[in-house]
Amino acid sequence: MNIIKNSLPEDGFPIVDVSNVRESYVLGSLEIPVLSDVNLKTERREFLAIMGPSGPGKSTLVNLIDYLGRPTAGQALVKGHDLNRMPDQELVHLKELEVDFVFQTFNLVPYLTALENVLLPTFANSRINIDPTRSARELYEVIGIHNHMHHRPGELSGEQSQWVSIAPHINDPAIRLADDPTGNLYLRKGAEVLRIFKGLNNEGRTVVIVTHDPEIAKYANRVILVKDEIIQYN
Ligand SMILES: Nc1ncnc2c1ncn2[C@@H]1O[C@H](COP(=O)(O)OP(=O)(O)OP(=O)(O)O)[C@@H](O)[C@H]1O
Repeated sequence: MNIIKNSLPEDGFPIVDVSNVRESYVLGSLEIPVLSDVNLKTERREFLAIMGPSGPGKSTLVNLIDYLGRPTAGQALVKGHDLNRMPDQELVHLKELEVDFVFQTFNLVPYLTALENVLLPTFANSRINIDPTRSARELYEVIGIHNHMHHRPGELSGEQSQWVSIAPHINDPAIRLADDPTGNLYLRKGAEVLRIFKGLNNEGRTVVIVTHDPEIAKYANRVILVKDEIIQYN
């Protein structure tokens, strides 16, 4: 197991620094522009909400921060690492340690149990030696699905799957990204999720959340709007 100690940068250090970024998708001979001239910085301890109508590129923006791709044009630095200059293997390695992404569609591995899904990021790279029993207990305390720990995603309800995908990341990454993480939860439970996110944020983690819900955006210290391919700042 590869053990790397996390080090959170000083306050004020830009965890995400995106400048003059343009993003487009290529479908055959067609280039589909999604984002143009994006400039965005988030610092340690920031809780940023990304809002906007359906389709202008909110998920594309958070995917970029999640090291899922390099920008079509411009520069994207995540925790000081230039995504354009990093070899693929290093990108994958950093992604496992530095960024935690709660997907809109859970992205759980169907043949692993709830507990194994939570432990998954530690299989290849881990900062610490993980004790699965302790992790299971912590998982129970935070998300309360003790009786379903050894169930596979096909044996979980949509809400239970959502809780597994929301469980705090065992590698303790500097950035927690979430794409509409409360979409499958009742209002009251959405507030519980936001309390988990706010707790991580209070401990110094950067939180970036895509949401359509103005109530959820109230937890953020900054809200940006993505509309017509560009970011509008408050
Ligand atoms: N892999 C892809 N290939 C081609 N086009 C894509 C791809 N992924 C997204 N798009 C297109 O890019 C645009 C932005 O998509 P994106 O998912 O980032 O929007 P969004 O603002 O997050 O939308 P929503 O709020 O509905 O989730 C959309 O028009 C979408 O159809």
